[in-house]
Parts: sequence; C-alpha cells; structure tokens
Amino acid sequence: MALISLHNVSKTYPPARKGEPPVAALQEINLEIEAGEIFGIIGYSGAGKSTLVRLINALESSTSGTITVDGRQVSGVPERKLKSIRLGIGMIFQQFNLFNSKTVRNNIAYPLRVAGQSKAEIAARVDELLAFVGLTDKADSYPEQLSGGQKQRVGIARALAAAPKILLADEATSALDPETTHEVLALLRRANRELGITIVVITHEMDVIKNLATRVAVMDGGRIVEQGEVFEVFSNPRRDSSQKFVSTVVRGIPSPDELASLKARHEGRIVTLSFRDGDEAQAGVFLELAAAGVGFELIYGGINDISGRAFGHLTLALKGADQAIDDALASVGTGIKVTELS
Ligand SMILES: Nc1ncnc2c1ncn2[C@@H]1O[C@H](COP(=O)(O)OP(=O)(O)OP(=O)(O)O)[C@@H](O)[C@H]1O
Repeated sequence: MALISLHNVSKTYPPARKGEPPVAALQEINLEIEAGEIFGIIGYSGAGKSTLVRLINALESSTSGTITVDGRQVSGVPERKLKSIRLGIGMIFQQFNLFNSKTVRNNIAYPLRVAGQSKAEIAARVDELLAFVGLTDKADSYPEQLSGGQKQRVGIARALAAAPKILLADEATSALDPETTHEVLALLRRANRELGITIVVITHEMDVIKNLATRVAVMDGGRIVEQGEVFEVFSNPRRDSSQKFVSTVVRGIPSPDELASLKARHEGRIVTLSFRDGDEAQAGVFLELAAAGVGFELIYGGINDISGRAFGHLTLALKGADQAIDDALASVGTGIKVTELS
C-alpha cells in the first residue's frame, strides 16, 4: 500500500462574502505516493498545492474522499488521534519558520522537547542532526546570524528531529538564490537516500522538480491534470498547462518571441522534432528528409538530461514541395514526435 494515498478527495471552502459561490480548492484528487520516493507537486499560485499539504498533514479535513497516511485514515478522524499522525510528518517552509529567540540548537531540539525526551537524548540527537546538515559550528548562533541556506538547513534538521517517515517541503527553496537552492536540494536528496525518508515537494519552480523529484503531479484549478515519472512529464507533457510549465525549464523549445524571430529570419515550414533516449528513428530522420527531396536547416535546439536520461528538441526550417514535406513528416512522425509551428 502507498505511504500516502488520496482517493477522490475534494475540499471546498465557504465563500469569502455572502452571495459568492464556495471555493472549490481541490476537486477529485487521486494520488498515491510510495514509501521512499521524492514526489513533486507543481502548479501556479492558487492551484491548490498548500491545501493539499494541509490535508496530508491533517491540519485541515477534506470535504469528501479518503486520505490515508502510513496505513492510517486521516480524514474524518477525531483531533486526539491526529497528533501521532502529525508526529510522523516533518515540514519545511519557504520562510523557514524558525524561533528567532532560540539558538540553532534549541530550534532543532524543540520537537524533541515537545515529545518529552530526556535532556541527554535530546543533546545527542541534536548533535547528530547538526552534523548531518553541516551546522555543528553554528549550534549556538541565532537565526538572524545565519544565511537563508543555513536557516533552511536548520529547518530541515528540526523537521527530521523526531525521525518522521515523511517530509513535506512547501516552497522550501523559493526564497533562496540558485546556488543555495542547489545546496538545499542536495541535502534533501541525501536525507532521502541515507535516511529513507519520503519527501513531498510542493513548488512552483519547475527546476526544483527537475533536479529533485522522481515523480510529479501537475495541478491546475484544484485538479491534478497530469502525473507520472518526471522524465515522462518533461519529455512529453500531454496537457496545455503541463506544457506551459515544462517549456520554462526545458532546453530546445522556442518561446513565442523566439519563434516569431525565427520565422522572420527563415523561409519555409518550421517544425520541431522531439527526440527521447532510445528513439531508434532518430538517426534516420535526416536521411529520410533528404531522400524525400526536402531541404532542411537547423535553426533551434537543445538537449536535456533528467534522471540520467536524455531528450531534446530540434527545430528545422523545411524547404520543398508541400506534398513532399507532408509525406516526409508523416513518415518521420511514426518514430518521433513532430510538431509544426504555425
Ligand atoms: N482558508 C481558506 N478559505 C477560503 N479559500 C481558501 C482558503 N485556503 C485556500 N483557499 C482558496 O483555495 C484555492 C487554492 O489555494 P492554495 O493556497 O491551496 O493554492 P496554492 O497552489 O498553494 O497557491 P500558492 O502557491 O499561492 O500558495 C485558492 O483559490 C485559494 O484562494
């Protein structure tokens, strides 16, 4: 059974003002997150990501549907039973949410104190966590003396303190610069690999999903519009909203402005060929075009590497008789994806 499972989950909020319709924040969500994976949830602001997180960690209840976490039902359960479920879930946040009046050591110790551990147990565990996140020398510093990346490392240590099975990262790198983001992502990968913790990453940053997650769900308007292996969703997004996200980080797809400029500079019909690792037709494409008497010029392109697999997009300007181009594209299109850019 999946570690986190949502079945037909919906969440409706009452309207902000009388006479307005209720807010359907989540609609018919079906999601299974397996133990040990790093699962990404992506979507624009208002898509429902934070609501989904609040349902998973039992801070709010769903309007309908069932949610189970680590084999236990979360939906429709009395408050006193939710405490132990919440203890099994660590959280990190965009704004770190550290106690500014406590030292790094005491921030990390906080959940252990709440759980009633002894002083000696807490001291030993905090030392272990400080070493894990590389902040042993900052144990007695206060949050304001730390950089953003260091603050998030404290946040991660605190979230890991009670050895939860699940870590929810809600926009955890959105306030950080690219280099620091990289470091924090490396630490999360290490927590997943070395501690076996399941990580759910909520973000609007496609780059984070690309570099961290193994599977992803794309949310739009309270629904999951697409989900699958990151490589699959990135190399062949099936829905418009996923395509929009993916095109922001994938190399080789011209933006609308770039396409306009390409069209102004090149004659002929413009097509993008999308290749993926293992597409056998790749090598034959250019031979096929040449054999059909279609001239081509390479005008745009790029290769991406995700989860150790490659995919890419090459944009060509084609010259020749329309019929010859149509026939060649139909034939090429049986082996790889061809998109004509109009
Ligand atoms: N407590 C609430 N009461 C009423 N409406 C809410 C509440 N929380 C969220 N909403 C609405 O539910 C929808 C989804 O919001 P949610 O915060 O889950 O989206 P999000 O994808 O996390 O966005 P962001 O990235 O901006 O946090 C939005 O229309 C939001 O206005």
